[in-house]
Amino acid sequence: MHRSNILCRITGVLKTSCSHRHQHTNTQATIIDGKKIANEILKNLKAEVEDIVKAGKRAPCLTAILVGDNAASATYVRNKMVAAKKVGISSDTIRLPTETSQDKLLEEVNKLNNDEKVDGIIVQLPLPKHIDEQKVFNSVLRTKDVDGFSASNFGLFSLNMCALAPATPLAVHELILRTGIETKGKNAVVCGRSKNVGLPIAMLLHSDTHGDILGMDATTTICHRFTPPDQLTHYLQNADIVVSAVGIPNLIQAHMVKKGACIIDVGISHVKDPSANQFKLVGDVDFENVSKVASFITPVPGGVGPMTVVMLMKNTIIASRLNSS
Ligand SMILES: Nc1nc(=O)c2c([nH]1)NC[C@@H]1CN(c3ccc(C(=O)N[C@@H](CCC(=O)O)C(=O)O)cc3)C=[N+]21
Repeated sequence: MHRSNILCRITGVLKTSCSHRHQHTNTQATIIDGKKIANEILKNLKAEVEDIVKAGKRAPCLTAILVGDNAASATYVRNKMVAAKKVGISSDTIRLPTETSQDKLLEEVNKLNNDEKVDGIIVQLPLPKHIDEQKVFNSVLRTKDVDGFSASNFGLFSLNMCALAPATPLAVHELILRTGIETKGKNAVVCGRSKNVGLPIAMLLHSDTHGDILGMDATTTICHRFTPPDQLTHYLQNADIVVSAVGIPNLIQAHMVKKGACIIDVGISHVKDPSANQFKLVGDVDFENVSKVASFITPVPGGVGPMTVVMLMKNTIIASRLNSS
């Protein structure tokens, strides 16, 4: 039996057999159901929170700061609060106007840092232009930084010493792991080099595993806006694993993808849906055509997004332990 089949059975995530990835005929990729996996993990996290409460401690608490009135940000924060409620994490959203000064925002963060009832703090991105995002992230107490965006957490993460790693990279890692995709010695390409998503994903993919430290042992290439199109195609055609976190719809097309590759789509763009007069969410991947070449693919929506939310809940529970010990 192929190793992937064994892993599929162990993880119990995939209902269908994975063996078709080894055939050389045109078949439809297995869709990685992020929403379903997310809901499974949410159940486990709910049990963890129940144990914390049974032990006589208060439930973990997550507080989000939302600056301005970006509609997408409001949706994402709402999704996070809904997930928190599902697992029994108490939550709060602080809404501040667009014109909030950086000092005022730093002051709000500091209040939460000093609030014993708050375990996790997220300052939702994007922030208004007059605010230095990294400066705000660095002001979040390391043990409450459930986004893992502070310089201290990023440094620890880069050294494989992190307690609180960023949620989206953790989501990508978890999806790959639970789907049973082999990464050791494989070629991975990350498109996008943002400090919050692309770079930390590449960090997980390339690094070594020891003990319970994350790491995927893949030969990892980072492509970005200065990668010439022919080079992007060249690297992608050799990639067993592709993670795209750019925000350009249809960036990844079928002819660029190696047969049997695993495609993780982290892109989120809101495009006008011509059939209905509204916006819809799309990723970076030409899903319909790429899924005829790939062996595994994540959809948008319903892929990495819901998993990111779940990993944030996991981080909040970890933070509550860090803060109470
Ligand atoms: N400090 C901070 N931390 C973040 O983690 C953070 C951030 N800022 N700014 C924006 C990005 C984006 N992000 C998403 C979270 C959930 C979905 C999500 O739930 N997506 C659903 C659907 C979303 C919808 O209903 O439109 C899905 O893909 O199925 C997407 C994107 C977190 N981010």
